[in-house]
Amino acid sequence: MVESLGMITKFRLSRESLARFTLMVRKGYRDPPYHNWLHAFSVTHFAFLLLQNLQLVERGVLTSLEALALIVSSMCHDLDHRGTTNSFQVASNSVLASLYSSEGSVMERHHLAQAMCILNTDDCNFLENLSREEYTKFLDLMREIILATDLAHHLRILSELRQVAEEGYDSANPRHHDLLICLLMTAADLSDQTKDWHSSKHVAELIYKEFFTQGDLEKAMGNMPLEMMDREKAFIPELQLQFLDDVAIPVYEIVAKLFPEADEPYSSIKANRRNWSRLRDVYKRRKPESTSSLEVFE
Ligand SMILES: Cc1nc2ccc(C(=O)NCC(C)C)cc2n2c(-c3cc(OC(C)(C)C)ccc3Cl)nnc12
Ligand SMILES: [Mg+2]
Ligand SMILES: [Zn+2]
Repeated sequence: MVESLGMITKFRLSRESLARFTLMVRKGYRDPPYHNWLHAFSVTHFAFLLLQNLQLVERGVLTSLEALALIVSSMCHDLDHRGTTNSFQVASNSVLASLYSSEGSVMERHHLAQAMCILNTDDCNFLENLSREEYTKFLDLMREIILATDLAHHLRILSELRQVAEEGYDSANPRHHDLLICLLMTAADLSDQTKDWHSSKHVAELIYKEFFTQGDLEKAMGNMPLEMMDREKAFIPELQLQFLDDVAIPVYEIVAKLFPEADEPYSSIKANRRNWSRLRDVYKRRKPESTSSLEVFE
């Protein structure tokens, strides 16, 4: 993907170090149901498709350094994820919470720290041929992009994103560059929901497996989990409709407003929403004696 975006030549990247870096990143992921290497890979692939299909560098929308930072950050954005949320780190008094809870975005700061550590590992720094200025700018971009994958950060910039979509993108405005790169990262992070119904339903099942495991842990710790993490209380179709309406669909709506040729992900996530709505009606009618919430995935 890096090669077909012309980045090897453009930044004189060392292939061998890039290969070693990629293998180290893959090894840096654990194996929870959802937040594993397959998630990181599919997010990176979607980011690649955005850059390639929307011709973002060729059209001067993003610089090639920003494009490179988006690809590398996508690979690294969930490094060493344990399948639990930021609030669980704090509630369980985890080591990561003691390290980062004062600044917030606990997991995202850890993912960034892991990425920096791999970049500084012998023979993995494929960016060694970048100028000092480019390298510093790249690290700033990677920090900004990985920290932007905190849902709380996304919700904070959502109104600004809507405004850029209204007034149109101005590539001379540095703030627009920052906002767009965060939007594209979130669009990539959520891209499983723009796939065919079978795949996006399967991914939702993996996410709820993680959530319910966390809910079980919270109950064992004597804490009350959020309803969406409680396998006894969660009604998944309803929760999915809420998440699609509040978070995921607006992302692709804004992307489609900024880039009309990117209407495909927007229409397929709306098709998936219709399927969740149908599933809700089917399960609403069923008697509440239904067994586990994961029954909707049968
Ligand atoms: C299908 C699907 N359902 C979801 C339902 C709920 C939530 C959730 O976190 N609710 C908040 C509660 C926990 C306090 C996330 C969901 N989710 C994500 C996701 C997105 C993230 O952040 C960005 C990318 C910035 C939006 C970060 C983490 C995750 Cl797991 N990816 N796919 C999904
Ligand atoms: Mg994450
Ligand atoms: Zn992710």
